[in-house]
Amino acid sequence: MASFRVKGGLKLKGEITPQGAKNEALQILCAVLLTADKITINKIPNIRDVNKLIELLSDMGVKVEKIGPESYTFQSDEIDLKYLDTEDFLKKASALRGSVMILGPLLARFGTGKLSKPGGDKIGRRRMDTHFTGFQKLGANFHYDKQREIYNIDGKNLKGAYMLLDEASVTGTANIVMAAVMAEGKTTIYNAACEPYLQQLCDMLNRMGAKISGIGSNLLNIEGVKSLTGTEHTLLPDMIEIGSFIGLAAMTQSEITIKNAQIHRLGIIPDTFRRMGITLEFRGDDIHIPAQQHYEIDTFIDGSILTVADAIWPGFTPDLLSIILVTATQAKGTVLVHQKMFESRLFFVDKLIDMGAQIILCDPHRATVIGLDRKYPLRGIRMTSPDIRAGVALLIAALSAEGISIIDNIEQIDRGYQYIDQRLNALGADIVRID
Ligand SMILES: CC(=O)N[C@H]1[C@@H](OP(=O)(O)OP(=O)(O)OC[C@H]2O[C@@H](n3ccc(=O)[nH]c3=O)[C@H](O)[C@@H]2O)O[C@H](CO)[C@@H](O)[C@@H]1O
Ligand SMILES: C=C(OP(=O)(O)O)C(=O)O
Repeated sequence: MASFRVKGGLKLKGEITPQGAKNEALQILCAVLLTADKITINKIPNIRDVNKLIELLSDMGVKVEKIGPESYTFQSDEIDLKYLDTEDFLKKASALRGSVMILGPLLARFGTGKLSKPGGDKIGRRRMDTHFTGFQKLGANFHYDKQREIYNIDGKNLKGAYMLLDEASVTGTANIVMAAVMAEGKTTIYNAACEPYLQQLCDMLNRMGAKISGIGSNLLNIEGVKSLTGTEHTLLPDMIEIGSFIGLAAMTQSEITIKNAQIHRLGIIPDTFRRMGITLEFRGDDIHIPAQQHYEIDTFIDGSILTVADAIWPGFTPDLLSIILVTATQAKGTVLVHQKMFESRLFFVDKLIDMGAQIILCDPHRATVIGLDRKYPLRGIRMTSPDIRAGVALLIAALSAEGISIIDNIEQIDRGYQYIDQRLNALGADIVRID
């Protein structure tokens, strides 16, 4: 288990370019299974989850070639379906959440798919009913082997159908869309997730010959086509990384410019940080955050305490609530952070409390943060990163704290933030990786 040793209290300065988006990469990589033609993908981040998925695809027979520092080609013309029956496949597939999205493409192209329980963050129950109900609506048979925790799905002649999803699941929508693009006839998906990554996936599929309309809304219509062809695709900048850098700049009084942020794709994220009192300047497509001694949390119009809650897109992403929470610890004012989607994502606040933050964990979903307005700096401590976003929130806390912090289990951070120590050290941070 690797750790970061972080010397806190340093102000950072400079420019940083966000990596390609992790959660988009996981969708797009699975889509390469939909055609025998070559697909080129640019801006692939060098992070654990993405590398694990690329390895899994390669083990399944996908020809993978690295053609540039962040560009790869993939060709799925000789998929070894027998590999799906091996223990090695089941073990590797369950190492990350994103692997679940190989099921839709496998079903669409080969009429069969299986998976052991996917991994990812342990942040509460993470059901997959929406995925399988959607496949069943298209005519597939679903069997769950409870003892071995294996999901099996079969169906050779998928037929388009109308479906109203029981929840707007992000990976669920991606999976069902990928299963439906080659089903016979018309599929309508209502209550679809519609975040930018899904828009990107649908645009890519259309470039491959699919006929998807309603992209960007929660009502998708898909006319099935017989086959798909190759294409080239470039990933968006990672909006969760962008949000993390905004929080980091505010907490550490740093002047940071986030380059090429594709601001028009960030939805409500910039305004949510502004409500935390953080000044953001848009300079072309860059986001400039000046060094700020103080930032004051807004209230609602009637003067009541601000709530920042997660919601499905275009609401505020749950993946940035941990960053909002840590950023609030040094703001002036109070905020209620309400994590509606996940049950166990706020427990990391006990570490912030140990560092000196004033937080009341009201229940597993809600925490009230009383900002210290820098009257008392956080203190460096030893802590463990419980999940990817809490991990980065702890890293931000450590960078702002007085003294030295050790963050254990940084494999969680490495799941989604490429070379984070080197990139932040280039701005003046002092982070040492201890293996
Ligand atoms: C690999 C990947 O892309 N992971 C992301 C994906 O996970 P993932 O696709 O697994 O998450 P889902 O969108 O399925 O659901 C997330 C959670 O929200 C709940 N839920 C969801 C929709 C809804 O209408 N009501 C509701 O309560 C679900 O029950 C679940 O607990 O989307 C999540 C929600 O943005 C992000 O946190 C994850 O980082
Ligand atoms: C929860 C996350 O990832 P995963 O779905 O892969 O666990 C995340 O990216 O914040």
